[in-house]
Amino acid sequence: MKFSAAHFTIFNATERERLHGHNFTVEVDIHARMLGNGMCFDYGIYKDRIVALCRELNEWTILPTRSKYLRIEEAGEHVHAHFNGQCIPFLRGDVLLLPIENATLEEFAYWFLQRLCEDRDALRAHAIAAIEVRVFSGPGQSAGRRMELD
Ligand SMILES: Nc1nc2c(c(=O)[nH]1)N=C([C@H](O)[C@H](O)COP(=O)(O)OP(=O)(O)OP(=O)(O)O)CN2
Repeated sequence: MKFSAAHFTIFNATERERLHGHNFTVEVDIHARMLGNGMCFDYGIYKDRIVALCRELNEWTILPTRSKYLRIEEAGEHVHAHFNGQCIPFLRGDVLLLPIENATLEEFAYWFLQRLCEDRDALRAHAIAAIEVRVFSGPGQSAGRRMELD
């Protein structure tokens, strides 16, 4: 599955990338017990959820609200991102504020993982033991996060 978005990675209090974008791709590995009938749960259930989550991120400029280096100020129809003494203005209608620490592959993967693991009853019903999400910003360039479930 994929989503297109703009972002910039913040490396420390004074260094960041310029704003740029990617067609990100998302891979999800779900480890689950076989439930008879030659299959585990119907993975289409989670495929639909992942596609819906990709749509949530698609065609936005993504800003992290939990960055220790970026201060976000919402000002009417604008959002001001304050970094290292700079004020970076965006139109409110172009920005998606995500509760992540940085606009990185690791944090995007974690965002997907958190959202997929919200419904713990469903995870138990589908006998899911672990989920790993991997997000790619280009061929062979990715980061993954994994959650083992009790
Ligand atoms: N640990 C991380 N390090 C970096 C991340 C990240 O998400 N986690 N992200 C970046 C850059 O945002 C990203 O790599 C920019 O992509 P870049 O490789 O510069 O451009 P392309 O994907 O188009 O690849 P090219 O080799 O330029 O074609 C940096 N570090």
